[in-house]
Amino acid sequence: MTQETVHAVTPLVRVQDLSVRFAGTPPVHAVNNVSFDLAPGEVLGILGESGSGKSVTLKTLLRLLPERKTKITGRVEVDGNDVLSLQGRALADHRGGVASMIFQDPALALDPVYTVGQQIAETVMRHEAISKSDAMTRALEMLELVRIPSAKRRLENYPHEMSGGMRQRAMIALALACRPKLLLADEPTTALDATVQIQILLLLRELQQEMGMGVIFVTHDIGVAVEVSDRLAVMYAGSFVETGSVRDVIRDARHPYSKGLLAANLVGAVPGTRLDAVPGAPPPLNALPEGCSFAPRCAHAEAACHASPLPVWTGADGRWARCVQASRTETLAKAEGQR
Ligand SMILES: Nc1ncnc2c1ncn2[C@@H]1O[C@H](COP(=O)(O)OP(=O)(O)OP(=O)(O)O)[C@@H](O)[C@H]1O
Repeated sequence: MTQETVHAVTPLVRVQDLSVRFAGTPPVHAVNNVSFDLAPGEVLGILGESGSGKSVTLKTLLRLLPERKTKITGRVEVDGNDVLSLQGRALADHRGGVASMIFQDPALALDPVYTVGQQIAETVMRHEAISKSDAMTRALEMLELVRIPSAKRRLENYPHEMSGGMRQRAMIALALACRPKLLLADEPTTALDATVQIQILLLLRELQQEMGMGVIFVTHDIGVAVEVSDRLAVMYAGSFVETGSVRDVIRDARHPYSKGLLAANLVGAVPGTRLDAVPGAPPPLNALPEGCSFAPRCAHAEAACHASPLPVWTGADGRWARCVQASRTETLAKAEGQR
């Protein structure tokens, strides 16, 4: 059984056995054999500590990584397109048309030398056969959609003339202007204060439902992950170690890493809850151990954890965890049940 989620509908995103290496001596193994599906209209939260490979996974879906120093293997399909082989016009249509991305720092998306209105209109004109004035009308509609007050006046603003929360809304307006099927969200609320953070999360959830978009939301904040996601994937040292519905993972985590995170951090699960309570540190990504990367930090580690391939425990609704202990507990439970 692979890690793929069981979906009745054709997935919007299908990632199979994705690995990303950055050149170096030795190379950095940033993403390792990651597989997952995302259904249309579904929100997948990828939860992991800093440096676990979350952003690299997202960037691969838009082909934003520097090509010369990066080796990508596996398969990434978005809306039926083989993303890793897209070129020219097809790649340009993919970026911003089919899929778009929002970031922690709006400066990565908003250009300081153009007004917000010009930037949104330009993006729409790049992807659609539309006149300049209709593109400006769309820009206005988008600013209204993300609830920027006095939207007409704000069209003329440069990003630096807006507050942090408003810039974040403008970036979301820009990302959604071409009604993408997939939104990739890279910690978009981390830098905001708590009240603004909640407002932006609620806005994103509402827009996602209204537009029926699939969303992949990466965060190291458990409260945010729980707030926005339908399904969770827990990422550690470049690998997915466990996935399932938010409810299942929260109530019944199977991987010791997820268990540790949740036991230590979940109380209340409000945005702002960070992943800092599991003792120890992840291994360097250019010197990953054989077998389970979490084993050196795991209280239950045994000889079998230091060998590959690791067993995968699978449950209902596409639940799985890659862990010797999780798979053994299940076998023991079944044996107990049969006695
Ligand atoms: N362009 C790059 N060249 C070389 N190494 C990179 C590059 N981009 C990322 N990395 C490395 O890949 C690893 C994973 O980084 P990534 O940004 O995906 O982590 P993350 O989980 O998103 O963390 P954070 O929450 O801090 O953003 C890190 O070791 C990082 O240094």
